[in-house]
Amino acid sequence: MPETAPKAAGGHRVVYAPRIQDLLARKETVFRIDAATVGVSDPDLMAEVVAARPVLSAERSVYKPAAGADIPHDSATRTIRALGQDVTAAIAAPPPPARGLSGAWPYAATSYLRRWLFASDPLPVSLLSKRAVTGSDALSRLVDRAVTLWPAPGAGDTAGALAGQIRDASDALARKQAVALYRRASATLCDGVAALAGNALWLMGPAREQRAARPDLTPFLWETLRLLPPAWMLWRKGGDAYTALHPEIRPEDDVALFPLLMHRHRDFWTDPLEFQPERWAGVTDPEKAPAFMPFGFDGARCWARHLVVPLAERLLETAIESGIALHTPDGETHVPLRSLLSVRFDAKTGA
Ligand code: HEM
Repeated sequence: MPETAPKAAGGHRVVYAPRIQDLLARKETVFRIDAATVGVSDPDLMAEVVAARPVLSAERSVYKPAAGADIPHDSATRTIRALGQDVTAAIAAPPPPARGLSGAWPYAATSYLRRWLFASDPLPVSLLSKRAVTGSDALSRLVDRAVTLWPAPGAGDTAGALAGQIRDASDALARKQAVALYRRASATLCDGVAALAGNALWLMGPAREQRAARPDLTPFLWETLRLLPPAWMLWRKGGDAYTALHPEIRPEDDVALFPLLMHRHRDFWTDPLEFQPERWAGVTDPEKAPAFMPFGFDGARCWARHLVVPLAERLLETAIESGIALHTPDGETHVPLRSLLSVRFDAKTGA
């Protein structure tokens, strides 16, 4: 079997779900996955696919339709601005006690981030981002209903900017959509950043302990985004717009794009399986690096990428300063087949 796992510092091993492992073993950069899906990891073709047509509203994650209607563009931009304000405020504030980072990752980190960013939102809004609630459809519906009646008289003073979008919605539809956007934006941010920080902690291995000698964690994050990108697969429905781009793609095909594979392309990366943060030293705009797209290509690039990296860096810093130790039963971590690529381990903090 070809070597596909990154060689993390300290010999920590990564074991992928069999279907991810199969993909990593592919030599071709355009290949049929099944009767109705073509996989692509060729950098040029990936860029062409993304540019060939705009993302359909149903293909979007945060901004797919809510309450039976498309999300208006101005409401989408207001939401991302509000999220930016909440992230900036959290980064500037002291984090919650680091003992909250102990437990099973990435879940412990997701809950920690939710507490850090959204716990000051008044009830019932803060319930929208609670794991116990988001895991249950029935509870989610109940909380959504309660939030549409918010604010109660005198409430709302401590609300963050994202919660303010719900409070200030102009009519019933806008309010329902603001509730959906709060839930989706907070989940996408906390789940994504928890995955990224967890992957980075694993790949860093014992280098974590030499934190004092490495004040800048950003190169560690960019190298993690290359080797274990949380958004490892992008999806496009229907091949109609893409048939002219490659003979393998037929109109009835869906297309799966794989940043995970592209980021290990030997023509673009030396020692692609090595975790080498020093690759990014002096790189002023990592997203301009060829064969690299952890946040998508032009045409559908992530609106939140400028929030994700600084928040992940702050989380990583907090975890490392707490003396976090990572454990798995056999010293190797498993990556299950999920839409977000994230390693699993148990963590214990000293704080
Ligand atoms: C670690 C966290 C995140 C990662 C790794 C990530 C990654 C990505 C990637 C790879 C794309 C391209 C998707 C495609 O072409 O199909 C994308 C697009 C996008 N992302 Fe993110 N993202 C993250 C968090 C967020 C958050 C928190 C938000 C907003 C609340 C967001 C909003 C968007 C938007 C609006 C797009 C453009 C596509 C669209 O119009 O729906 N992302 N992101």
